Amino acid sequence: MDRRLYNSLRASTASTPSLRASEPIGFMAPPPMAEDPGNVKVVVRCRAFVRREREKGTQCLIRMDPATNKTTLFAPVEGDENASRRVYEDKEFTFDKSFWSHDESDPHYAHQEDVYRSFGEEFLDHNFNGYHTCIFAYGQTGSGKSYTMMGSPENPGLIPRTCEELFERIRDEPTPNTSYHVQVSYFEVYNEHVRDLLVARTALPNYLKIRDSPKDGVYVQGLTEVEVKSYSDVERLFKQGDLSRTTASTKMNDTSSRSHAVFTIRLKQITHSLLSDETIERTARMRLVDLAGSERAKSTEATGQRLKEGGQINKSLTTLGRVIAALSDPKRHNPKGRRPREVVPYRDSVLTWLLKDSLGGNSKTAMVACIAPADYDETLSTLRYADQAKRIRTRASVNEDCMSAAQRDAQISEMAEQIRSLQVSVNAASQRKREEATELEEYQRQVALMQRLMEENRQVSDCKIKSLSAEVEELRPANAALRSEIETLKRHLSLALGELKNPIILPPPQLDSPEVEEDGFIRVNKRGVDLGEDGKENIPIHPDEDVSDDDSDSGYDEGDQDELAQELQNEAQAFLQDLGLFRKKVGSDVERFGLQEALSDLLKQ
Ligand SMILES: Nc1ncnc2c1ncn2[C@@H]1O[C@H](COP(=O)(O)OP(=O)(O)OP(=O)(O)O)[C@@H](O)[C@H]1O
Repeated sequence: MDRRLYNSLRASTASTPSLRASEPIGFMAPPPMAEDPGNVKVVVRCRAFVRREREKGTQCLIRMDPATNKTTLFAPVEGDENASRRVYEDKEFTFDKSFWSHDESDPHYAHQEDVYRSFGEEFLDHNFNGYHTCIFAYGQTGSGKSYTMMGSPENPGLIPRTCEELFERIRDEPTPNTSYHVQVSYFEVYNEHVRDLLVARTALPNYLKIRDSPKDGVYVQGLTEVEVKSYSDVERLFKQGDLSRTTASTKMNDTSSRSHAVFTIRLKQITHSLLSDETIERTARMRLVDLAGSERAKSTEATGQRLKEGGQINKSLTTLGRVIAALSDPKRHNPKGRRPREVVPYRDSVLTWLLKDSLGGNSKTAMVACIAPADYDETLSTLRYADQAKRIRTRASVNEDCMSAAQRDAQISEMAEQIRSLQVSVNAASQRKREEATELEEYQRQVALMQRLMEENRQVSDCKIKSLSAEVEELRPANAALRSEIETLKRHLSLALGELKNPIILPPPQLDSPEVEEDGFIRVNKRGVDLGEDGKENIPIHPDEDVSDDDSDSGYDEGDQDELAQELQNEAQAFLQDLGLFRKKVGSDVERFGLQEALSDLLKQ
C-alpha cells in the first residue's frame, strides 16, 4: 500500500468516533482483521565474479530477463571445471523479481538501492501497517547474502536501509498524535545454539534458551532488546553485533558467516484520537535474517572446526528445506479445511523453530535467493529451494489493539490493582527476607560456636597426644627391658624344655687306680666328686650298698622342673598379654587423635 494513502486511511480510521461509540466498555476486541494469505515473496540475485573466479577466467552460467523476471541457468560447457560426465541441462525459473548484480556496466544492473526499493520499502510499509515481516537471504556460501542483507559502509544493504528509512518515516510522521517506540535485538544461531550478539563475548559462551508461550509464540529467553531513538543508535548496535558474530575465512569466502544471524526490529505505534479518546496500538516485528551459506566440504576443503560448523549449517538448512517443502505442499491448503496430514518439522532445528511464525504463520515473508554466477550444482539447488518457497502461503494479520478511554482507565486501574498485589507480595517477600536474615544470623552464630568447640576439642586432643607421647617415651626403656627379659626368659624356657625333653645322661664315673684309704674312701682324680684334702675325690665304699645306674638321682626333680617351666610360661604369657593390652590402648588413642604418623615418628626415634 502507498504510504501516504496508508497514513491518511489510518488517520481517518482513528478519527471515526461513530465506529467505536457503540462498543462495550472493557477491552475492546480489535476490529475484525482479515488475514492476508499471501505467498512468500521470492526474489533472486546474481552477484558479480569475485577475484578468485575472475582469475580463473570462469564462465557465467546465469542469464536474467528483467522484463519477465526469468532466470536461466545454463549447462556448463565441456572442459569447464563445473562439467563432469553428468548430462547437464539448461534450467529456467521465474521468481517475483530477478536482480542482475553481475555486470555493473549492464543497464539492468541491480544496485543495493534497487534491491531495497524493489521490496525492502514495501516490507517497511507492511510494518507500518501493523504486519509482522521477515526477509531472509538464502544461498550457497559466498553467494552474496551478507552483502545483500548488511552490505558494506559504502554500499549498505537491506538492514541498514530499512532502519534508516524507518527513522526517516518516524521523523516525518505527519500525525502528531502518534508516538513510536522502536526496539532492536540481534542474535545468531551457531552450531544449534542461540547467542546474543548485543552482549560482549565471554570466554565461556552464554547460550540462550528458546521458549514457547501461548501469548508470544516462540521467543528467545533473556535476549537483549534495546530501545533505539535514531538510526545512529541502530548503527552502533550493528557494529557491536557484527563484531560478535562468528565468521571465518574459508576457501570460498574470506569472511564467511558461520552462523545464521537474526536482526529484529519491533515497531510499536500508539495513536491517540482526541475526538474519540481512543488509543490504537500497533505492534509489528521485522525479522531480517542472514542465513549461513550451504556448503560442500569438497569445495570449501574445510577441516576441523570449519567442517563441524559446515555440517551444522547444512543440517539446519536441510531442515529449513523440509519445512519449506511441507509448507509448500498444496495438500496443506485443502479447501475443506481438513488438517494437513504432514507435521511441519519446525522443531527439528533451532533456526526453523525460531522462524516458525515467519515461515508459516502470522507474517509477510520474503526470501532472497543469492546465487553465484558460475556454480551449476549449487545454483540449481538454490533455485529449486527458492522455487519451492514460492508456494508457501502465510497468514499475516494486523497486530492491533484498540482501546477507548474507559478501557484505558479500566486497564490502568487493573494494572494499579496488579501493582498493589505485587507490592503486597514484595512486602511479604521482604518480611520473609528479614526473617531469613535473622535465621541466617542465628545459623552463623551456631556455626561459630561449633567451630569454637571443635577448636577446643582439637586442643584437648593435642594435649592428650602430647601426654601419651610422653608416656610412650617414658615406657620405652621399660618396654625395651621387658622385651629383653622376655627374650632371656624365652631362651631359658626353651633351654629348660630342651633339657627336660633330652636330659644329659652322665656317664658312670671312671675310677682310675682307686686307692682305698684307711678311712674307707677311695681317692680318685675326678672333678665334681667329693675330694679329699689332697684334692682327690672321696668315694665312699659301702660294699653292702647297691650302686644303682638309675639317673633319677642326678640332682633334678622332674616334677619341679615341669612346674618351673609352667610358671615361666604363665608369667611370659601374662606379660605378653599385658603388653598386647598396652599396645591396643596406645593404638586406639592414636586412632582417636589421628596422629598416627606423629606417633610412629616418635616411636621410631
Ligand atoms: N552484488 C554484489 N556485488 C558485488 N560484490 C558482491 C555482491 N554480492 C557479493 N559480493 C561479494 O562477494 C563476496 C561474498 O559475499 P558474501 O560474504 O555476502 O557472501 P555470503 O553468501 O554471505 O557468504 P557466507 O555464506 O559464506 O557468509 C564478498 O566479497 C562480497 O563483497
